Amino acid sequence: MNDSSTGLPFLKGHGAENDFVIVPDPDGAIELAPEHVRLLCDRYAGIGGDGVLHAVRSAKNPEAAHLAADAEWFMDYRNSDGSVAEMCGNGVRVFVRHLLEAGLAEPGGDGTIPVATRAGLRRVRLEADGRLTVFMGRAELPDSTGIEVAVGDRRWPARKIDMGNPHAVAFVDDLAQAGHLLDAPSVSPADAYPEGVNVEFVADRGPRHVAVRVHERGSGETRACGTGACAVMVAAARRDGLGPEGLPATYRVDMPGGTLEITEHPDGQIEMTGPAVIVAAGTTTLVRQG
Ligand SMILES: N[C@@H](CCC[C@H](N)C(=O)O)C(=O)O
Repeated sequence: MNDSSTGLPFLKGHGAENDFVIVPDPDGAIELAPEHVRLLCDRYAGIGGDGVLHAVRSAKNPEAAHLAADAEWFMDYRNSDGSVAEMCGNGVRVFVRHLLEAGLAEPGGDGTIPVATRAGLRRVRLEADGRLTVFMGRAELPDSTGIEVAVGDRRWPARKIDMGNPHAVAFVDDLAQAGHLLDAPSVSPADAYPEGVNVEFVADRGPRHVAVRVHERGSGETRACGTGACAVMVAAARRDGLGPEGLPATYRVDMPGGTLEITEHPDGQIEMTGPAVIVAAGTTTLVRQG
């Protein structure tokens, strides 16, 4: 943090109560260090959030410059512990809500707004009911043989799914079995996820309808996870014998903070639809800029 006296403009928003501090920085002038992110996300001493959406023009950020011709804006996503993640599904909806409300973007000829992420380009469409749909790309399903997640002395087999970021999906009889999730569930074998993992616990609620709790890498238990909901949908669809036969299929994924609708198409492309709102805007002195 430098020492000059200008505060940092920010906004606060959430998607299904997965909440974020948004830091607009069109010219990439703000050096957002991990300790800044931790301060901004601190629920007692800061603004509070599961992560930070640093909004930078793609051309101004070396990680996204290669996508600048396709997407004006880069979502530089950080987890609340200060770590960097490749992608955030709820975050990208909130990010686009911010761009729309700030007049920084409008839908192109195909009706979508492109966003650069570390996992590549994602397109987002505003629906007539106000929700946002994200074209999430395809899931990767590497070999999951022998992978297990454990909480206390309970263990479940887990399906490894990559949505640009890593997930372990475990089907449980009752979501309460996952306990308090104050600590990260343990995942074995130890080398299954060298970059860490987001863990989803899934219980059936009805045909193509599941309920989920998630422990996120870098943020702890959150009220919802968009990439996690997509990973869960794909795991549930495969378990239910769908894919590629039987697709498209839509699953309703309930999380403590809200519901997402996830559709997988026969070509494997996944669409996620859900809410996104901006709830506050201001200036913080937690991070000063010159
Ligand atoms: N909440 C997000 C995922 C954020 C990143 C994740 N914690 C990771 O480290 O991969 C979502 O909605 O997808």
